[in-house]
Amino acid sequence: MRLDVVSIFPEYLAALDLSLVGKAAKSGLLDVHLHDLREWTYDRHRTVDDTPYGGGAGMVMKPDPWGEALDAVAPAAGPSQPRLIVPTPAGRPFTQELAYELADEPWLAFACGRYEGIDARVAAHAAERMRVDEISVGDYVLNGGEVAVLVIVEAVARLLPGVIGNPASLAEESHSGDGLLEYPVYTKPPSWRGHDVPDVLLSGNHKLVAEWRHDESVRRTAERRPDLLAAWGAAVGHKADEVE
Ligand SMILES: COc1cccc(COC(=O)c2cn[nH]c2)c1
Repeated sequence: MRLDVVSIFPEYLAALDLSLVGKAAKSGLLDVHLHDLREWTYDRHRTVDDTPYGGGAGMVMKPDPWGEALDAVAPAAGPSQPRLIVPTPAGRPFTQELAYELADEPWLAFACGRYEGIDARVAAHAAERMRVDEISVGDYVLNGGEVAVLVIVEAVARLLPGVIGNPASLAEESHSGDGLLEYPVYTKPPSWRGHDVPDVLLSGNHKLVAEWRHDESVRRTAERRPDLLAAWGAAVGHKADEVE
């Protein structure tokens, strides 16, 4: 997979060279290219923002530098186009399902917005030749899209074959299988500072362990994410309907 990231702080993305993503990059599974948006400005101050039409506080990122940056990263006449991801609080939610979808893409480009955002015409114009997704990584506001890109890239890269050591561990984690949160996990020692590992996990009875883990997943999901429990209940309910 090729990844291009355009930002006014490309050094922020240096973290992509570390750990999992770094390993994937070295092994050729990921081909990461970082670009400084200011490369496509020509005034003395390398200006990338201006005041918003319609008034209001803050600044908006100018369309021109972005248009030229995207032309350079993904030439219109090129043999193929990337899928453009724009992290923004106004985006649709990033989910594990969307991570799997993005993991199948051969080429992703990320536009890191700052200030109050990017002139809306940039995404509209890009959509004339590439798929554009405005994506939110959570209901809060960051100063820029760079941190969101790190989140999205890590969630996607670890799904690429060969990136993560044990693919089996992908199956059991939260948000990846039955729609419930993951059960609590334990390791040695069996008793630690007065806290003991639940006996069932030391029993060697795989059926009891599986039941305990499922019950813990349901309990945790009910406690922390009733929204997910409702969705899971409906899905399980439908399955029961199918059985009848
Ligand atoms: C493109 O326009 C903007 C405007 C403002 C901030 C940002 C950075 O992204 C976020 O803040 C974010 C992403 N998911 N959740 C929060 C982008």
